[in-house]
Order: sequence, then structure tokens, then C-alpha cells
Amino acid sequence: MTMPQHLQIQLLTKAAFAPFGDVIEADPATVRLINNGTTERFHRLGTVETDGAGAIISLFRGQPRQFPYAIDMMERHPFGSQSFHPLSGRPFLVAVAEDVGSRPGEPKIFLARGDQGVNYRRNVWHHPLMVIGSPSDFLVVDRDRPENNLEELFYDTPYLISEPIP
Ligand SMILES: NC(=O)N[C@@H](O)C(=O)O
Ligand code: NI
Repeated sequence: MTMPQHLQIQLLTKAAFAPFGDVIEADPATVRLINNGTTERFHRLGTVETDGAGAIISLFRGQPRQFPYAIDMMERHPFGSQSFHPLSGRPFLVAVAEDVGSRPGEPKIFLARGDQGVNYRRNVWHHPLMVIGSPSDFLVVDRDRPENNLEELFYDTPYLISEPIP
């Protein structure tokens, strides 16, 4: 029986997350002044992939995970990207993994600030939404027509994460 491995949590940065998708944050390098200078547009922070289907906007109200939390599975969406942007202003956890022979490798765990969102690129292994502390709302943009756009795989041995100290 293999003992579960405890994973470290790293802060979410564009560079570290680049292999998996986009970090949605108010990056000064992307800003454009619009509306007669009354609005800053942080332009093209991510792109939506839908493989020809429509893109839809949803709200997710996530309940907090109990810690230590066991990451026993990962999922991916073969035909579309999926973005999560926090509306409650609280940090949340993001878990992604490289694809290793059509299976998820070891998860990489990121702590996202309450003003950072993520956009998983199409077909990127990730764990479903992981909320910390109290119920939190997220704006989600992903592909319409969810049928056959979800692949889930379970690890032989789960990985453990402790509750981060935000
Ligand atoms: N099932 C669903 O819409 N959500 C998941 O895809 C997720 O990544 O949370
Ligand atoms: Ni998903």
C-alpha cells in the first residue's frame, strides 16, 4: 500500500501557470485606457476555446473543502477551455497536471489570490473547483454542450494537501 504524498502549495504566477493556461489578473502590461479615460481595460488576459460550440457564462457557488484534502482524481475538457474568476474576493486552490501518456501526472497546487482567476486551456488536467474557508462564488466561462466534454481519471494513490494559510 503506497502512502499518500503531501504536496506543496505555490503562489499562482503567470509564468508558473503558463503550461496550463492563463492567469486572469489586472496586469499593468495589458492595460488600455478606454471610455474617455474613465476605464482601464486589461486586454486579452485569456482566450476561450470551444471547438466550434458556443461559449457560456455560469456562476459556480463552491462549498469549502475539508483539509487535509485528498486529491484522488483529475479531469479535463477535451473540446474547450474553462475559466474560473472569484467573485467573493477570497483565495482558492488550483490543481493542474501535465499529461503523461493520457493520464494526469503529479498535481501542481497553486494558491490563487482573491483577485486572480485561471483559464484552463483546452484538454488540461485539473481538479474540480477547490474553495477554502467559506462558500465562494465564481464566474465561469466554458464551452456549451457539456456532453462528452469531460474526461475523469482517478489516481492509484491520492495526494494530500493541507489547508493553506492565505
Ligand atoms: N463540472 C463542472 O462544470 N465543473 C468542473 O469542470 C470544474 O472544473 O470545476
Ligand atoms: Ni473542469
